[in-house]
Amino acid sequence: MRTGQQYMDSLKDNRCIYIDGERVQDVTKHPAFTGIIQTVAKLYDISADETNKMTYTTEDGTIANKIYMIPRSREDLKERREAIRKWSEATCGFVGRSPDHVAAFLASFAGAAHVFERGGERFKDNIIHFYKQVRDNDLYVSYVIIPPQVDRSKAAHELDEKYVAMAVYEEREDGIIIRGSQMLGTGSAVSDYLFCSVISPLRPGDEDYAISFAVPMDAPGLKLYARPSYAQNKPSTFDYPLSTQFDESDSFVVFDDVFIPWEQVFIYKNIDIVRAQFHETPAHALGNNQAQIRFTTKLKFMIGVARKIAEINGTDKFPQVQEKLGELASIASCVEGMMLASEYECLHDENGVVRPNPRYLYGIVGMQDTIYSSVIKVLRELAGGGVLQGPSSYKELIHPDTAADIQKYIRGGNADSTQKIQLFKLAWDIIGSEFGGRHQQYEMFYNGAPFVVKGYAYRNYGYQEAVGLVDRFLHSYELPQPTYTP
Ligand SMILES: Cc1cc2nc3c(=O)[nH]c(=O)nc-3n(C[C@H](O)[C@H](O)[C@H](O)COP(=O)(O)OP(=O)(O)OC[C@H]3O[C@@H](n4cnc5c(N)ncnc54)[C@H](O)[C@@H]3O)c2cc1C
Repeated sequence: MRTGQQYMDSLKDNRCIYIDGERVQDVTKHPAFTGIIQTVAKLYDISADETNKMTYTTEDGTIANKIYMIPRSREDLKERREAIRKWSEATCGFVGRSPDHVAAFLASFAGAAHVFERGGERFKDNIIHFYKQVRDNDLYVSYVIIPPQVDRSKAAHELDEKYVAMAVYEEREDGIIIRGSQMLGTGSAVSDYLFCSVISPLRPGDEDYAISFAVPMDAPGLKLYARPSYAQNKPSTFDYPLSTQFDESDSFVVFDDVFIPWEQVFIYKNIDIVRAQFHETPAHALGNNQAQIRFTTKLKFMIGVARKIAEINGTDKFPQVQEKLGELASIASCVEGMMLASEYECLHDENGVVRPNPRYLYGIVGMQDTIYSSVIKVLRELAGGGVLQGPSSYKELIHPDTAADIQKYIRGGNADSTQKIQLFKLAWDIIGSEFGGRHQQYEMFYNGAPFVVKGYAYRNYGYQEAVGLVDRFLHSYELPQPTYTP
């Protein structure tokens, strides 16, 4: 199993990342990325530690990380959940695109490789080979599957320039040349490979954009434009505990004539298969299942913060506050319950792969934007101005001129100033820092815009059962017959 050190060593390559107007020379040493790299390294150390039971025997008899498991029974789903939960607890649920996210997509592709075969047998071989390569080397794959936000009313080929969105520029005997751009590579700056495709609906005429392939992060011509770092220039982890450790970064990706050998191409100019890879395989369901296991941990963590805030301020004795805490408890248990229900009521497909039940899975997906905002609102309400009365940094807590004031005045009924400031700085990193704001945007959009995710809930609920109930009831009584003689 890969260790954290092996992961960090693998990042010392020629990857091209721009941030703050400069090219990053060594991503493992740049302050924008060192925090998240340390965190991902810790994840690899957790899975490499046998006592954490994060490995399984693959279909080829090798030992691999459970994040790459192709689940074939409910028990497999449970084991996979336990592994994902373990990782999510190490990040308090605040790293959305840890290596287990895209691993779920790749395992699903391999479990339904016939979908790729529709474009030719070699594409099936390519996806299986790539899956085994990343599984057996425990690699970190991130993805970009959304065209750049330019004019959403137009199809990719209708934009004023052909190569704004990622497209095939040239076909060669040994591979293809990709030109254009794609959004939004969360974690890409610190991953090993980038999976590239399109999940947004493509229209006839978009064939050059209908592709699916993988590219190593140091491929010549692959450029990452990272957004500002929330980890950099912070006084300490004590002041910004989440920003400094879990800022996984998001990058806009430019393909400046990137060569992709045929072996790493999975779909070539085929609109139907590009759509099918996500929805005819279990990929979308298992990817979202990973996301909900992580989300469950995140909500638990946030509710823990809320409860501790109420305790430290002595407000937990008020019935109105207990009601708010109860509201959070209801929300968190609904999400956890639906995640478990989707596992318990899992469906077996014709390839012998199981997927979480879409009714419960997409039930939460469709609500996620509102769920997260409601939890943030309650946290804000409970924290009050406490998140802003703390000192500018830990330095006032330890400086001889200021420590006495801080210790005397900024504290809880039963907690000293260090405990109070530590907790409230953590709360601010969830609700108010740039990192916190990005997380609201993340939970709202990571799976598509709110109207898109509600569409998943609409399509996957299975209305026939609900409508059947109503029809049966409507048939149980009739229009009264006239009781008079005309
Ligand atoms: C923090 C963060 C991390 C992300 N990480 C990744 C990642 O790792 N990989 C990846 O591939 N993507 C990632 N994404 C991108 C994400 O998948 C997209 O944000 C999402 O698909 C929505 O696309 P968009 O942002 O361009 O919004 P748009 O599609 O432009 O939608 C914005 C709004 O415009 C309106 N709108 C747009 N189109 C329509 C329409 N057809 N009909 C009606 N209204 C419409 C809606 O009000 C919608 O909410 C990430 C996004 C965020 C915010």
